[in-house]
Amino acid sequence: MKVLVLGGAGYIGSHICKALTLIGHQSVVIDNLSTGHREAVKWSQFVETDILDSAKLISILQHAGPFDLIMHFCAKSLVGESVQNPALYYRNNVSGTLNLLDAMVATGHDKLVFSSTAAVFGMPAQTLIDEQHSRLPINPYGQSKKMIEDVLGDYHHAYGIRSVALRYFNACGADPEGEIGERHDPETHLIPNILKSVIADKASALKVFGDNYPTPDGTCIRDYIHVNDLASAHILAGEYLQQHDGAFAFNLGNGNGFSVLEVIEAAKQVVQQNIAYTIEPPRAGDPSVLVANSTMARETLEWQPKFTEIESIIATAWTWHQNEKF
Ligand SMILES: NC(=O)c1ccc[n+]([C@@H]2O[C@H](COP(=O)([O-])OP(=O)(O)OC[C@H]3O[C@@H](n4cnc5c(N)ncnc54)[C@H](O)[C@@H]3O)[C@@H](O)[C@H]2O)c1
Ligand SMILES: O=c1ccn([C@@H]2O[C@H](COP(=O)(O)OP(=O)(O)O[C@H]3O[C@H](CO)[C@H](O)[C@H](O)[C@H]3O)[C@@H](O)[C@H]2O)c(=O)[nH]1
Repeated sequence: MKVLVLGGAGYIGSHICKALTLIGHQSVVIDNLSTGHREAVKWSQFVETDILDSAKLISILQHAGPFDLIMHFCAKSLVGESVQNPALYYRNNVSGTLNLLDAMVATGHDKLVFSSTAAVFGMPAQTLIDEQHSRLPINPYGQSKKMIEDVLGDYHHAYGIRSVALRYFNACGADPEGEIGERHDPETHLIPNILKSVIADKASALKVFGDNYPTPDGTCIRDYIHVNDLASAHILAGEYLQQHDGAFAFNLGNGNGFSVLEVIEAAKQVVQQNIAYTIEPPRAGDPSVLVANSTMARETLEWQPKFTEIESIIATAWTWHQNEKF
């Protein structure tokens, strides 16, 4: 396949590009490098542009294509920032994606895999979240993704765009070979923050946000899914779209929840040293428990995550953070 990867200089997109190459697919990356890194585009042709530039997007689809599949990772994705500056989130995540969809319609492209998020669900009403769970986002980031999920249904109905929205729970880990990994600035995610707290020249104090949640140890529980398992789900979703016509959505997680303190404990085993932290007030808008029921992705896409142990996930991130290449 020839695949267009929007946001392929970012954390998750760059891992998908490597996975595509390993199975013989060709990829072209579009990215504005706002949060991504040029050095992370190692396996693809690269075009630096912003998806808000409609004319350029259409031109790329026309001249670098045709593409068998489009994967769309571009987004602003900091929950707190989305509350402070919703205009940025609606413009980038909603208008940007509408530009892409309209460019697809204009150039005859009809298959899209879209990065959605567990944030579309808002406060969970049950412990294991399946696709039937109500979507009631509690911040503009989650709302921007829900809006696009809805648009995808309408664009399928009206223009025949086939799509799969993949709702990741907590993406984490890194390329086991250490060639690429997670590098966000600021970094808000738990696992990189834990690991950075014990790397001498990056040492930043680790904060645990809240220890009074209604969970066994009082800290939030999340479902950590390895970025390479997300990559395999994208490839399966792309293959599914070659055979199936519709606008689909799947939840992607391991199905196991780990509390913040359990993740720190597992990280101690990986790094073989003590990890100090302070307890801080809860972060606004953090649900106490978020765990995926991914039965539908397992059954429909025949997706099988390989990184099921939290220690092995953290170990891949540790390999990366000790020797970051960019
Ligand atoms: N990291 C997670 O835990 C997580 C969880 C759920 C969903 N997601 C979603 O997955 C996707 C990828 O997340 P990530 O963690 O890799 O983020 P990231 O910031 O590392 O990657 C996003 C990439 O998109 C690019 N980009 C953003 N806006 C753009 C624009 N207007 N034009 C061109 N390029 C643009 C950035 O430069 C970056 O390279 C996002 O859509 C995010 O919302 C991430
Ligand atoms: O330094 C830190 C970082 C995080 N946490 C805690 O660790 C847990 C996980 O936090 P992350 O920031 O790693 O992940 P989130 O669950 O907040 O966010 C993830 O899920 C969201 C959906 O709810 C969005 O999709 C988002 O992009 C994705 O990273 C939370 O309880 C958070 O409060 C800490 O205690 N200290």
